[in-house]
Amino acid sequence: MSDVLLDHDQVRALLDEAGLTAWKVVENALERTFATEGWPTSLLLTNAIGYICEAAWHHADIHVSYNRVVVHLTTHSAGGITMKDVELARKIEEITMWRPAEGAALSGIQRPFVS
Ligand SMILES: C[C@H](O)[C@H](O)[C@H]1CNC2=NC(N)=NC(=O)C2=N1
Repeated sequence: MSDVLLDHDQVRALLDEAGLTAWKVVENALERTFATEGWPTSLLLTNAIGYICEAAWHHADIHVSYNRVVVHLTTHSAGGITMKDVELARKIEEITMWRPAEGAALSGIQRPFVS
């Protein structure tokens, strides 16, 4: 069931419902471009996403540049976008965009870092 191909409208509706406004549908994949402060941050982000992918056992295609990281999610075995990609996009967004809440003991990074 989880390898059922989703059409463009279904994917867009799922992304909007999940608040994944930074994610686009391009050809047969979900695409998210992260802006980073520089090469070390690009590599840190890439490894964080890589960890989530391995834990999910569903792997992104990642293009790493000095000031951005572009993530593509597609289900290779199905030849397109499935719920696996939508669920993984949600988890990647949740973890990479997490920052401590206002008033938390943790200050959070006080630099642009990743967006
Ligand atoms: C060999 C293959 O990578 C594995 O069977 C799993 C793991 N990761 C995967 N990742 C993605 N994006 N699509 C797959 O079909 C897939 N299959």
